[in-house]
Amino acid sequence: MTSRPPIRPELREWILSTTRAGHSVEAVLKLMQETGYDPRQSRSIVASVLNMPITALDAHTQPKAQPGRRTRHPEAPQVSVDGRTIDVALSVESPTVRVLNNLLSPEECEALIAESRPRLQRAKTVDSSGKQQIDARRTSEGMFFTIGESPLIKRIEQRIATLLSLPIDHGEGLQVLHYLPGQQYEPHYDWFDPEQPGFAAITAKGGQRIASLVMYLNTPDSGGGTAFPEIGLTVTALRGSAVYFAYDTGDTASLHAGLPVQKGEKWIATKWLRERPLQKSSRS
Ligand SMILES: O=C(O)CCC(=O)C(=O)O
Ligand SMILES: [Fe+2]
Repeated sequence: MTSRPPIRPELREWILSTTRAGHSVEAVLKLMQETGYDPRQSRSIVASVLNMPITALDAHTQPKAQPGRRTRHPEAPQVSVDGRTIDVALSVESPTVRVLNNLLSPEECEALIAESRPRLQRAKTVDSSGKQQIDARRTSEGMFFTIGESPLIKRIEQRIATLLSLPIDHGEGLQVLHYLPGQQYEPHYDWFDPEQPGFAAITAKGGQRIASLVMYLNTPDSGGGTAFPEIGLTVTALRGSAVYFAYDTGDTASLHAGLPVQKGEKWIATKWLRERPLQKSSRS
């Protein structure tokens, strides 16, 4: 054990009387720091006087994590957002899945393809240490927009935020993926696995993913739907439509896959949503 320097009796008495008078541990620490104690020393003194472990003291003084938020699931038959009427064409409750028709206009789909096409690269996945990696399970090409990157992106992000009742800063940058015949995204979960060593790093900002919105920017000639094998559901890729699904961490029913394109090509834009803000708010 490390020997601690003795605590002056007057300081001990002051800490006890101040906390007994109803002042918080945080306030006591702040006052001590103002009178010249260094933060580590004052924490160890207060913990010793109040006979509490330092870890318990942390619970009083560390900023509380904001409680995680959840998306609002669009409900049938229709939702009006941004001057559009979006049809909720199919609803599943477990896992939570919604098929949304008319989320994007044909012009918006075309414009998203045009803005992303010159920037496509072989799509990557996040490996267990949190690094991006080329992955044989995902053979498409892709790119990310940054939040609010263009007027078009801003408009779509705002529409999604209103539709799901979740602020824009909870969204990851929009990802566009392009699949050619034979290309697919094998079955996977979108939530981050807490057992993986990279989990803390990936979720340090924004926390866990809570929902996904896969928007179809074109209609493949054949194949390319989004399958949910646990419930035997395949959503048809139709230009302007989307599949929304929400999940808790570990929800294995949310398993899904981008089926191989058989003929033609497939373009999607995916928005992944997090329980906490990922970006600094524009006000700060
Ligand atoms: O291509 C699809 O239909 C699914 C895409 C997907 O699962 C994803 O981007 O996370
Ligand atoms: Fe996915």
